[in-house]
Amino acid sequence: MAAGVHTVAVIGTGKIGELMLSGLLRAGWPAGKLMATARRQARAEELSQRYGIRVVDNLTAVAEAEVLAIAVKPQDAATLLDDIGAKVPADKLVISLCAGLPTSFFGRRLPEGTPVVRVMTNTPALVDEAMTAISAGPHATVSHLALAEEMFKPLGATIRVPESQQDAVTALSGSGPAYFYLLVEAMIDAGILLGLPRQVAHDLIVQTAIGSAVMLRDSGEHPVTLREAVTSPAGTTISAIRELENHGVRAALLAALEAARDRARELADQNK
Ligand SMILES: NC(=O)C1=CN([C@@H]2O[C@H](COP(=O)(O)OP(=O)(O)OC[C@H]3O[C@@H](n4cnc5c(N)ncnc54)[C@H](OP(=O)(O)O)[C@@H]3O)[C@@H](O)[C@H]2O)C=CC1
Ligand SMILES: O=C(O)[C@@H]1CCC=N1
Repeated sequence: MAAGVHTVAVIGTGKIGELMLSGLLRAGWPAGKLMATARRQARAEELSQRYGIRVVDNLTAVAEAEVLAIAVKPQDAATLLDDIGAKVPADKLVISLCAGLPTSFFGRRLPEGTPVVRVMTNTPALVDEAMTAISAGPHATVSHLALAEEMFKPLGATIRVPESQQDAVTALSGSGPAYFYLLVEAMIDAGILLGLPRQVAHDLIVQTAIGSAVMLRDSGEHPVTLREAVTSPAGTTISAIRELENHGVRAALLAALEAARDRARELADQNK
């Protein structure tokens, strides 16, 4: 695929599709080179008013866009592909954002030779801090991967992984923001338990999360080293850590991420 700004259509513009569109617009992708599709008229109008882009039906997107980004739920993908699959010209690049579904799922429903790239991004795309993992599927060349990267780099960090790792990636970074939000929510409640006003507890924990995240990214130190620096002998932190270990937080995280990985596999098995 030649270099330059391609016409991109997001097929199924819900939460992730909208994050992708808005990120591309922030990055300077021309609105005239973006299209979206939606299942409901009210949603179509909302998207066209909010972003000034064309909201078209799926078949128009297939005919006119050079890149098709499929952002429907995995459970809706087969129905979508039944409608559009055979009509996708084999020179289009299809990018799947769907959790669980392997590129072979798309390969079976698209004309022979259609390049497919599988992507797993996450919701911090809203603030250009996404983590996006990109894998080549059948017929995807180096230049298709480079184009996918060009589209997701403005939304945050990108990494290339073998497709065999995408279910694990989904469990870690795809679902990851939810784990951090759950932790923050629980720690705010703990602040309430300790008698702090909710807003104060919120502000303390959110800034602590931001500071900790920036140190994890920028200090070059291992998380163990950073944690040890906070943990004074016979101090407060080790008392809390003993409770976390007593309650099996580490084991819970191992089991939770394994469950997320297994659910991604199940989605593939249930949507063959
Ligand atoms: N949410 C997240 O954090 C992440 C999600 N993903 C993946 O992204 C995909 C989308 O997830 P998410 O954005 O959360 O889900 P949403 O339900 O918010 O978005 C999916 C959208 O697709 C629309 N849709 C379904 N079928 C069609 C169709 N045939 N034609 C046009 N539009 C259609 C839906 O319409 P309607 O509004 O009528 O339902 C909905 O707006 C999933 O595959 C998910 O696995 C990946 C990474 C992170
Ligand atoms: O929960 C889900 O299935 C999607 C995929 C990764 C994040 N959200």
